[in-house]
Amino acid sequence: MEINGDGYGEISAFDPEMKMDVNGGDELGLSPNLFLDNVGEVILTINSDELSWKSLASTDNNDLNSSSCLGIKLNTKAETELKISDVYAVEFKNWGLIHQSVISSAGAALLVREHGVEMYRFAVHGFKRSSTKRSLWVLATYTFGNADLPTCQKWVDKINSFVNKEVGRPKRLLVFVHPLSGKGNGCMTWGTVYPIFSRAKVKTKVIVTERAGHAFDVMTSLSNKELHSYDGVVAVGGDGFFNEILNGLLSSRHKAPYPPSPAEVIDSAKSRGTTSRPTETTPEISQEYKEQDPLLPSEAPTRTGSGCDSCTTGESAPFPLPNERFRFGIIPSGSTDAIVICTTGARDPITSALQIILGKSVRLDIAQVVRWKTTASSTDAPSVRYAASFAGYGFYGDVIRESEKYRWMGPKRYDYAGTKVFLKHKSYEAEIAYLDVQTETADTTSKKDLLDTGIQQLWRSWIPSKKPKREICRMNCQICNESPETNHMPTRNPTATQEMNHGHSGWLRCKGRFLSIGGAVISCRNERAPDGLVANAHLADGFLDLILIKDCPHAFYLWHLTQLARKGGKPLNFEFVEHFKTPAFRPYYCICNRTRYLKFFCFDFNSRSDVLQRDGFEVDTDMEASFQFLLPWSILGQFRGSSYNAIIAAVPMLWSPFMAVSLVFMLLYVWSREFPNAQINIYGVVRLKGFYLPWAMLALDLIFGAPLKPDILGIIAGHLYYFLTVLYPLSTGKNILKTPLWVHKVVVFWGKGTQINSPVQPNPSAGIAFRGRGRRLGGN
Ligand SMILES: Nc1ncnc2c1ncn2[C@@H]1O[C@H](COP(=O)(O)OP(=O)(O)OP(=O)(O)O)[C@@H](O)[C@H]1O
Repeated sequence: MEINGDGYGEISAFDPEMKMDVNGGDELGLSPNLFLDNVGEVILTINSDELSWKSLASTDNNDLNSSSCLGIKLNTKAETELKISDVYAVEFKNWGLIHQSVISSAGAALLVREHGVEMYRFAVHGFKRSSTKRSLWVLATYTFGNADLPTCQKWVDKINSFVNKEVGRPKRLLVFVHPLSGKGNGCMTWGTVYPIFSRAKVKTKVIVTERAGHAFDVMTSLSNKELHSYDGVVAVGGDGFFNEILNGLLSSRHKAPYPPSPAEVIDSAKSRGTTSRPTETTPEISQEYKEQDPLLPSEAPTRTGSGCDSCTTGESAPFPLPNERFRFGIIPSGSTDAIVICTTGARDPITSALQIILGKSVRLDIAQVVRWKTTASSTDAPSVRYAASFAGYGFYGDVIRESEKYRWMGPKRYDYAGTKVFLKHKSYEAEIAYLDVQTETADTTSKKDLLDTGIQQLWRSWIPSKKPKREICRMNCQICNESPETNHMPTRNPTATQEMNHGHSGWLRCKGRFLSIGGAVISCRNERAPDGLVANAHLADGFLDLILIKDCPHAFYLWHLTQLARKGGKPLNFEFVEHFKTPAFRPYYCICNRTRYLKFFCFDFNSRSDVLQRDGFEVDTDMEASFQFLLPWSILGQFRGSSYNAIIAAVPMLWSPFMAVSLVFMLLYVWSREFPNAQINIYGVVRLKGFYLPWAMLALDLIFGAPLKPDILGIIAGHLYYFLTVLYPLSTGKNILKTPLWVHKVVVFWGKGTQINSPVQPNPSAGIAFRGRGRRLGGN
């Protein structure tokens, strides 16, 4: 039953803006004496901020909350107030039972008796923060009753009049449900949260997708009129799905000039005499582009693409959001749900639904990814994508692409695909340009750190106080909170602005051979990577975190990934990992007044251009989707980013139950016995023979305070394996771990493996640690 205030002129005359308490017997005719379910008789009070009540029983007994019986404290502490901003619905419930808890002291036993009295009732729906996890919101309903029907109706009207004054709450939403998302629970997730939307009287138009790209197509084909009729779009699914929807909107409506194509940048650099080609495989930073800003609109040639008319004018038109309140929301139902974790802090559909309904929002940066394709007429054509969480090439992109082949496996596909890609260990030649920012506070693993010697790194690890502080992005992070929701100006938050005021030093280039190139817009925290891909990446600080992972041996890369999976791990503190905080175009690429627009620009792939042209530099679709963990309700999130979680999940060895560290140590040990005289260089500081490598690693873990048990287990396992496969057969002539003949036959049949006399030569730039013994299968 819906009650409106039409019949109660005296109530609508009340000015809800006045912080005046409404209580008993006043001129408004609202009796404050009500019964609260499971509590008893209360005096109810309301003002524009909160609804509060006081138990008459507690008045009688001085303090019900601290009552005791026979010396035993009774835990009767209960809520006594509810903020109006936390109320999402008020319902009249008609005649029914109100339970009254009465604590009886009769006799020696503690008795809690329940009395039920029938009366007219109304329910106030809000939420409580979970006592175990503050970011988790739990539904809370308070049912009040009174024998007088008009009293209940007037209270419902009164509370509603305050609730309706709350700003920013959506009235009509377009909801996309991905039925196969995650473990195939999309529809069930929506079924769980739908009653909350319904109770809050939020109208929803629900579209259950039938195929990949369905939501994208719907978004691009929506007429402006229809889009204007919604207050926002909600994705019930994973990060990839969210990104698909975001891209559907932005690709059809966002207008901004494209950056110059790779060819134009190179031509421009040549004309300035600044072009150089990478001549070595070791990445290096050069300042050759320092004096120019290749992405400035003034230098961008006019062109069309992605249905963007204004791109031809080079104008940076504001992004036309359908209306001021328009938001993007996400209700988690995917495999990793990184965006939700980064924004709400809880991977919980109910928390997300409540935040959407209550109009909570956070702001996010969005990265634009422009992929240049060479057309048949040899001209560069742009393909534009947007990402709110992560965009990557190399390992990350490969995992996502590979995992799509095994979607039928559900979330486990990431494990399988990740392991496959990890073992392939593909690396790419690349040259990357990024806009340098001179800042002292940008990051602990900035370029400055990377140039540090290993001794300095080790020294700093012993003196934590001297270490630059990492501002880890967590729930209610101070830096993220510095972007006030009410601030509609396209300025950076104060911290970011301060950093930007240090000024850019210009465009820098980094070239070499990389296992992975990624840009993170947010930290991409998730359940398997508690600190995220970049712990100090913040939601709307105006920076993109560029992460370059140079080619390195398997074991080191695995070590890096293991650090990602560990809370407090230091995945960026490796010599082969480079991390830069870079803004891109600040004023030129504002999507709207609420977000900033970033460019992640990669160009000039050199000698492997054949490969790169075929593969392209792009954000994998699913990848784009997975990174956004936005608060269910806010922002323009990223657009197709691969969930970092997915990456972590993709390598099962990273899961602690899999004992990843032990596996690394086992491999290291076996290798050290096979190549005892190989020269090893640790952090450019210590040179030692291969035989000592596992022990040196053990010592490092001791220094860094990492647990030693997994390392020692790995060494024991490695020794056992080495003993059984090498030492024992050598002394006795018996090989009890011999590979069965049928395995040899199968391998020969498949034609896998590199033969000793193969014309294919190993990659000279690849690490030598795990080349193996190179035995010819099936040979002598
Ligand atoms: N009905 C559908 N059938 C098949 N694929 C779909 C359908 N609807 C959407 N998709 C595609 O599935 C992709 C992945 O969806 P989603 O992100 O929800 O799941 P996930 O990959 O399990 O989760 P996560 O991205 O968090 O890892 C989306 O990018 C979308 O293009």
